[in-house]
Amino acid sequence: MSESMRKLRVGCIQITVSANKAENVARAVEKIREAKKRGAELVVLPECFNSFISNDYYGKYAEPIPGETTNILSKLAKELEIFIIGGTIPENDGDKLFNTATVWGKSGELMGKFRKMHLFDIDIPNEMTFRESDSLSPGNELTIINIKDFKIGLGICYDVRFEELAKLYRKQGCNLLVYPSAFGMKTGPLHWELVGRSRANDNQLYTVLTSQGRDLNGPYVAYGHSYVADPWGKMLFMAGTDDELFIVDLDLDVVDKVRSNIPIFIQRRADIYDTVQKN
Ligand SMILES: NC(=O)CC(=O)C(=O)O
Repeated sequence: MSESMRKLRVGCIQITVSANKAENVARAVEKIREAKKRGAELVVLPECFNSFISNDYYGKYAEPIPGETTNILSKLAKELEIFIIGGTIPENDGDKLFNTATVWGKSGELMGKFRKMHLFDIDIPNEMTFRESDSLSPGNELTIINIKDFKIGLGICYDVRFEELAKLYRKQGCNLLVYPSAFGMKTGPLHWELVGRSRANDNQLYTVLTSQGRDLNGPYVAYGHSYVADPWGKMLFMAGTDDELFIVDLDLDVVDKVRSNIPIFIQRRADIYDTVQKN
């Protein structure tokens, strides 16, 4: 097996968004170009990189896929010969709205898309209430993308809290999970680092969590601090709160080593418990 197939240079992009969709997309394009110059093979954008995170905006900003924003990602992937995980955008399909991640290959082809499966419906009285299900519908399908020898499972933000989803990906052979995200200021300080490192440690794989940057004047203030955790659960890099691009090198030898040193997957008591995919 070729050595280079087992390594992947990933550009993680944290950007703030404004009410101006074209400006948001232009900011993402600029960062993708910069990531390419810095040698990235795959870039990852955050959740809702072209739209505010708000039930008041999803309908207004929604597009079909393919559509205005994703056509730009497709053309850019082809021009730069780079893989793009296009964060997420509000997607309209018939009379429904979804929060959807798309993945673009080096020929500009759509390699797959994932619709947020667990909608962010929480109520912490007087602190944080959000009901994505007031406007969005959930996706029902896992999405796995193959890039080099990396088998990449997709989730979106709140999905990272659900260990069962990550476990299903792991059981299907994933060695990298990518979550375009935007935790808020209540749960971010408590859980943001905890959940992504936990999924990495539980499943002995890399996790990439990209966030919107923090804008105190927007309708939803994101925590920021995009990061990558390795299969030991170790933090490889964590961003600050402003717009930022960082590059990490992933290596499947690390995945193999952790899995052989601490072989929890052959020690699981599936006779007593299991995580079963229903469809
Ligand atoms: N915004 C989300 O989808 C999730 C989140 O902020 C949290 O889980 O906390």
